[in-house]
Amino acid sequence: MSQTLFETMGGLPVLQRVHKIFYDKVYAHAWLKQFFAGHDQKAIEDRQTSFMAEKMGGPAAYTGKDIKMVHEAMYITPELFDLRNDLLEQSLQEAGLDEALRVRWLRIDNAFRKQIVKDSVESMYDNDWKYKKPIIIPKPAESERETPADR
Ligand code: HEM
Repeated sequence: MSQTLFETMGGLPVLQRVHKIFYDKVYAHAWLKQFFAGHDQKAIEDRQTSFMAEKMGGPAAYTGKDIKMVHEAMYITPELFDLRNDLLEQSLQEAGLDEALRVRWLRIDNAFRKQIVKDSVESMYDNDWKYKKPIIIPKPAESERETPADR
C-alpha cells in the first residue's frame, strides 16, 4: 500500500516538532499572541497536531471542535492570516522539512483560509453573539513590536 502523507511527513514526532516551533513563535508575536491569551500553548499544539494528522491521513480522528465555529468570533484579517502563514512556513523550514513537503503542508492549511478569514469588521456584527464576545484586536503599533519577527 502507498504511504499516507502523514507517514511521508515523518508521523507524529514531526507534526509535534513543527507545532512546538510554530506556537513558540505565535505566542511570542505581539499581535497573534493576543488571540491566544488564556489558552494553554501545549493544549493548542496538541489539537493542531490532531487536526493536521487527520487531514494527512493519520491513524486517529481529530476530536477537537469545528474549525469554522472555533474561529467565528475572532476578527481574523487577511493580513493576520498571512502573518500566521509566514510563521508556519518558517517553522516548517526550521523543523527540516524539504520544499515539496512544505508546499503540501501549507496547501492543506490554506484550504481553511475561507472558513477563518473575515471580509470586514462589519461582518463580525452580522451575528447576534449570545454566547460569544467578538475578539477584535487592532494591530499593535510599531513601538509595541519587539522582535524582528513581529514586523
Ligand atoms: C490568524 C489565524 C488564526 C488565529 C488567530 C487562530 C486562533 C485560534 C485560537 C485563539 C484558538 C483557541 C480557541 C478556543 O479553543 O476556543 C484556536 C484553536 C484552533 N485553531 Fe486556530 N487560529 C488561526 C488559524 C487557524 C488555522 C488556519 C487552522 C487550521 C488549518 C487553525 C486550527 C485550529 C485548531 C485545530 C484549533 C483547536 C480547536 C479546539 O479547541 O478543539 N487555526 N485558534
